[in-house]
Amino acid sequence: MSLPAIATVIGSGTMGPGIAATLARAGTQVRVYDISDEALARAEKSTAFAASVLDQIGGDSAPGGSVSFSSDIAVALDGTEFVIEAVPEKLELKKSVLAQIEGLVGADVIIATNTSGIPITTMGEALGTPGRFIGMHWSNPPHLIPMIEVIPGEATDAAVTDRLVEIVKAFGYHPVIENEIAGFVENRVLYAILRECVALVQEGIVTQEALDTCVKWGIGYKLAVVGPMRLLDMAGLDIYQSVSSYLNKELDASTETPSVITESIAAGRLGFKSGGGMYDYAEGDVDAKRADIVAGLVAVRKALSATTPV
Ligand SMILES: NC(=O)C1=CN([C@@H]2O[C@H](COP(=O)(O)OP(=O)(O)OC[C@H]3O[C@@H](n4cnc5c(N)ncnc54)[C@H](O)[C@@H]3O)[C@@H](O)[C@H]2O)C=CC1
Ligand SMILES: Cc1ncc(C(=O)O)c(C(=O)O)c1O
Repeated sequence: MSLPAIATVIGSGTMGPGIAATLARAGTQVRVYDISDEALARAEKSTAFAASVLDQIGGDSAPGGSVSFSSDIAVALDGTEFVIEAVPEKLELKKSVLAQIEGLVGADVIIATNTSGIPITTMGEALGTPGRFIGMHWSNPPHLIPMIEVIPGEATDAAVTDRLVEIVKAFGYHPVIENEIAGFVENRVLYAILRECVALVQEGIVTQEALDTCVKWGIGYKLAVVGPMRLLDMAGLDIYQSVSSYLNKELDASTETPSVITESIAAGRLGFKSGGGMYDYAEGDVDAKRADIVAGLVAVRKALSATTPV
């Protein structure tokens, strides 16, 4: 199982730095490109931080890995073997960036996208050679969540899917191969949970603190150890039938973003990035909460590594 010697990450916002640090630790020379010099400067710091978190997890660090940063896309793509696009989730922007990448790389270079759920076949229409194009959906924070959804589009060559699975395994992550569907699998499940959670808080059934306690210690902790399909076996399929027969029709089925979210956004409250969102954060609280989350994810990942994968 071999990794590409040289890989390029296009877009260095929330996701790019952790992706770069993960590949570099496995021995790849990673080039990071962004249209914004400011983003590149921030990315240098967050890549170094991600690398320090990977040190805390431990495990092998292969020789030869490195991360370099460039504001020249031709430099970042020169000689690359594998490209991961991680620019904002806007179809037309992604299409134009993909076309730009295709014009600068060799014919055998795989181009992957970290889209959260835009259909791969639709994005691939931007390319003259869509056979080389594939979905590679990392989960945030990408240097800590060791699972990647691999989503071939209708035009993706089977050999490209096979190669991506090999690459993901080579840096020690779990590849999950899926058929194409909007949102892919992870975000369909996550957004089903989030829709119900937000509705329960918005309707005043539960406070957000109590909801977070319930999901973290009740569902989250359990599902980290037992996947949902295994949980059905653990609970009993007859129980699922009994409960789902009266509960499923009661669950939130709204198709619009709930007003508690849209009103917060209108008030400039976006979450950690704006210093307030669902919760309020005083000076220093965001950094403390981020550190707490990283420490928790590192500890849980170490513990889960000792359990069976499924
Ligand atoms: N934030 C998250 O939790 C996750 C995001 N994703 C997906 O990953 C992709 C990137 O997301 P984020 O890192 O959150 O976005 P972001 O907005 O934090 O970063 C995107 C970066 O792309 C740069 N950029 C914009 N136009 C560009 C261009 N033409 N060429 C090169 N760089 C350009 C921006 O300057 C910015 O630094 C999106 O498709 C998103 O849906 C996937 C998994 C999780
Ligand atoms: C709330 C939310 N939305 C999208 C994503 C994604 O995968 O794109 C994530 C994530 O954690 O990765 C997320 O938390």
